[in-house]
Amino acid sequence: MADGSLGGFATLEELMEEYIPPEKLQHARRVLYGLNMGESVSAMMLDGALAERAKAMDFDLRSAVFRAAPEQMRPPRVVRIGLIQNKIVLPTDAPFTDQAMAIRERVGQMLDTAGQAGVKVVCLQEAWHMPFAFCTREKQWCEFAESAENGESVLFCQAASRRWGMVVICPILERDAAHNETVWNTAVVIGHNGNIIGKHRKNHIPRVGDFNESTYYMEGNTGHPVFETAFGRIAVNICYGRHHPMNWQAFGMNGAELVFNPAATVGELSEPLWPVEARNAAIANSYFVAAINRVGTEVFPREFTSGDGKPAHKDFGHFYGSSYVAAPDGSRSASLARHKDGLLVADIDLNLCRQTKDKWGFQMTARYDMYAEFFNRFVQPDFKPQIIRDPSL
Ligand SMILES: NC(=O)NCCC(=O)O
Repeated sequence: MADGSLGGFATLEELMEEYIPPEKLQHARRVLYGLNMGESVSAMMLDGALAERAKAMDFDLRSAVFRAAPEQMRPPRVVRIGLIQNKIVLPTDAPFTDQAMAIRERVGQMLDTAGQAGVKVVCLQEAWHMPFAFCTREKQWCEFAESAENGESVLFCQAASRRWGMVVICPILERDAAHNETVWNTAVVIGHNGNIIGKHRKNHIPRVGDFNESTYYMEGNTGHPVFETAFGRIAVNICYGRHHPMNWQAFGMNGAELVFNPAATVGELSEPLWPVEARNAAIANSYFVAAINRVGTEVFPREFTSGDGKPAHKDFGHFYGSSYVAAPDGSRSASLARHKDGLLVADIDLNLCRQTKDKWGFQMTARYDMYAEFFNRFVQPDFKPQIIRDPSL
């Protein structure tokens, strides 16, 4: 639909609730969304004032609770996390500083709501502070790039972090002054005291559809860092990195318990992949994944083509939001809306990571040495694929 909803529904779950009778819905939910500790993932009781605030400010507010089994030797490690998805606010031909200020003001409303809800770790969407202009291949959008140490967006998130004692993950278009003004796609991890713990630069840069990001920046050079915060070990796998299982795996091998996937992707390209990839990563790596997608349709001043023989156009398609949390046991939360700004608040018990490792043994049975040897051979120029041909052919 023109408003970006799913035929008038904000989420797939709401569409299913409308048309599947409750006694049948529980079966559909179990198969499609999994069970956590034997039950469907449910919403939490949030203070009514927060719901009022979300309504007044016109953003979607949803919640989820993931539990783990009680243990005798470790206390529960419940962390409240927040996922924020946002539209741009002003048209893309407005002065750049006005566009950036308006987005900060809007995201600030949701960051403060997250703080009021007791969120301890919050993450914003990929390049949240600007329009996702990489479809255009025009270079003026590089003006939005900022320092990862003291750019406006980082300073803004540091202030929110200090206000609420919250870890904030701030994904930006980075301008690296120390290295010839190079541009990167970067997530800055801000500790709960407002200190910068470190940064991660996007490892895999898309060359698909209108995502002409390789025109703007190169593959990141920061590896797979895991940030040890006051609230658990966190990593960031930026957008297109979610299509690369080894990218997810390396964060897990470095000890991540919670991986954020700040993204910007559109319905026509990837919507059927979205519910699968983050969830599969959570299962395969026995950690939580919080997948956050941009929302809205962004129209640019000049037409561009997509190199597919179709007519030139001014928009990218619809960024479908639908942010959600996936747990190591294969269960997942409901989504945020497909067409509205939103804040998803989730309680996750990090003890579930080790409990799932003990149950399934995916890491223990991984055969890293066998694959290390295979990849070593594969990267050699004289590699020969191991194909055994039917001798009768
Ligand atoms: N931002 C970004 O990497 N988008 C690529 C498209 C996709 O991965 O769905």
